[in-house]
Amino acid sequence: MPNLDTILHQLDQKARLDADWGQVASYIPQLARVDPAQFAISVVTADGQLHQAGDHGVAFSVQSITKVFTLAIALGRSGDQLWTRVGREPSGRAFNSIVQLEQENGRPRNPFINAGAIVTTDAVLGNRAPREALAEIIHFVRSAAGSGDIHINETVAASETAYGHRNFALAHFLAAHDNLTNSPDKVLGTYFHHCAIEMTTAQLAMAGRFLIHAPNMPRLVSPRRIRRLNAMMLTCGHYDGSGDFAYRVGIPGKSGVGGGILAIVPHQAAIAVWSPGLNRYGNSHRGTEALAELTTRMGWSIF
Ligand SMILES: NC(=O)CC[C@H](N)C(=O)O
Repeated sequence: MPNLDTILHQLDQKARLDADWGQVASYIPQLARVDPAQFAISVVTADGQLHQAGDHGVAFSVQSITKVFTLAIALGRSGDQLWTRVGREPSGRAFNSIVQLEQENGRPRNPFINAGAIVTTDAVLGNRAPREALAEIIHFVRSAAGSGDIHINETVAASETAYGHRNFALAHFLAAHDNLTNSPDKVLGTYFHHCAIEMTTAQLAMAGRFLIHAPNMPRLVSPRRIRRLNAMMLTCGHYDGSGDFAYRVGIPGKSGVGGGILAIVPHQAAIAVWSPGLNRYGNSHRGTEALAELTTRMGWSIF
């Protein structure tokens, strides 16, 4: 068996030698200011051990990775009813695409593109106030991670609200098709805040333990739901880069525009990687490269 700690250390060194870090997200001003030349990786194995390398103590904006947690909560609240409002197919388009939503009459392709996550956020809200829904989301994430030290960065949430014109357009399309029960402002206020949760890779890998499906891991959802969340991550977790991620990395994963990726080796490990520079699909460039090498060297592809 290859030594995991050695491999993580080598991946960190290799990332730092690479001249190409990708481009940080520019459409959220607070994220545009982040230094792209950073790298961290944390792995929790099914025996509960945490292995890591790089800047694993630095908290970053997890952004769309929270869509996994909000989907788990929305399914817990609405059950299969949720699928009448949002689909389960890869979109083949950018995460913030507007055109497909209009063509498909306001039913988003899947819960991981922005339009779909706006619908799941609405389902999590129900008829509650945003702060109650956000308290539930934060509580879920903290219990999953086993850490109380996980918070929302209000400055990032405000920055995205000020420049969130595409998300407002999506929310209004959804409302026009009767696919929101709350006002676009209320849903987006909640959505921008849960996207602005910050975690270190150590916390994020720990938060992913409930998706490993192994004994002694936090049991937050049923085994059937664990399988289904992983299926969604594999097919839709990297937007129009999902096929390439499955091809090169070979495990379920969910990316965020802050440069984080949460990836699951079913029954074996949860991996969190972070490097803020993105590739052309809006997924972490160095993070994807590192995961491809890690799963190859550990024999972790599910295929
Ligand atoms: N891909 C992402 O991480 C996108 C999330 C971001 N909050 C947005 O709505 O645009």
